[in-house]
Amino acid sequence: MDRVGLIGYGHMGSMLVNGFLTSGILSTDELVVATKSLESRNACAAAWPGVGIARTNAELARQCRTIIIAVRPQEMATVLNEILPVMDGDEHIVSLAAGISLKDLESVFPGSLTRAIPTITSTVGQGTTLVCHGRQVDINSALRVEGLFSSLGNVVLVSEEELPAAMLLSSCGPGLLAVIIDELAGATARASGLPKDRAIGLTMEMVAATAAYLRETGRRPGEMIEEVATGGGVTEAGVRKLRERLPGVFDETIISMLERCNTVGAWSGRRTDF
Ligand SMILES: NC(=O)C1=CN([C@@H]2O[C@H](COP(=O)(O)OP(=O)(O)OC[C@H]3O[C@@H](n4cnc5c(N)ncnc54)[C@H](OP(=O)(O)O)[C@@H]3O)[C@@H](O)[C@H]2O)C=CC1
Ligand SMILES: O=C(O)[C@@H]1CCC=N1
Repeated sequence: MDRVGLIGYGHMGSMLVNGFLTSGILSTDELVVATKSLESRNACAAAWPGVGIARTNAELARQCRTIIIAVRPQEMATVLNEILPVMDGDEHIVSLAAGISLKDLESVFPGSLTRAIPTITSTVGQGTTLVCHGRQVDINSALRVEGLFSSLGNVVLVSEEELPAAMLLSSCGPGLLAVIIDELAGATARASGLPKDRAIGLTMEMVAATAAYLRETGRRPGEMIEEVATGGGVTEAGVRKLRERLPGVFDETIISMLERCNTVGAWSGRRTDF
């Protein structure tokens, strides 16, 4: 049986298990999970009776043809060290790791490799998984992986050059937007006495409604701002302040994230491990 193996049962790993099984794209006997701690293995086994739980990454690799690696970039070398010796070479490895290039991965595994960058919002069936296939991936394997991630939400194919910028928006973006929601609600609460929880509730509804409005009407953000900011009114005062300050803040934010993207997967020093 062509079982799917998932290494790592953290935020992404547990979301993928949940998505693959609740969507029905996989049944429990088609999925094997390996993760470092006994605690996480037990949590997976308790949540999903029937899913294969491998005691080691090598044990998983012996059973699966598609192997999704959902560990932090810093752990990738360790995991590959464990699974490569027991693999045939015709497996398809799917790496979720931010900042580890196909070239780096191909230097240790010359077979089928795909990078997939999901998003935590797929927990609620919304958001985009970015997918970038390596040169060795045949059409059936590509469709198989795209089908798996489609069960969680949108799949968008990207080139590896586009991947960091696309990831900043689609996968890191929810974290950034959560900061903005928190800060906007916090400032409103501080200035007005409105309880923070109520401010967060109102802000969340507003953000979801704003995205829906832009999506459904096809308006550009600039057009929407004009509609909301009545000339000489209240919004205009706030928009003016943000337009002064935000470009600098966002430029710094994006530059620091792109820089981190270049270093987070820096495992070349450990390449001799393979
Ligand atoms: N979080 C996000 O929104 C996104 C993350 N990613 C990428 O996904 C990957 C996982 O991120 P995330 O889920 O947030 O990270 P977490 O820290 O939540 O999860 C990492 C998991 O890896 C497991 N693990 C660590 N070392 C090993 C090992 N040697 N063998 C097996 N399992 C191991 C941990 O095990 P245990 O629990 O057993 O200790 C843990 O379950 C990262 O590479 C990240 O770049 C990509 C897109 C979005
Ligand atoms: O912050 C991170 O490194 C990961 C990658 C994309 C979202 N979270």
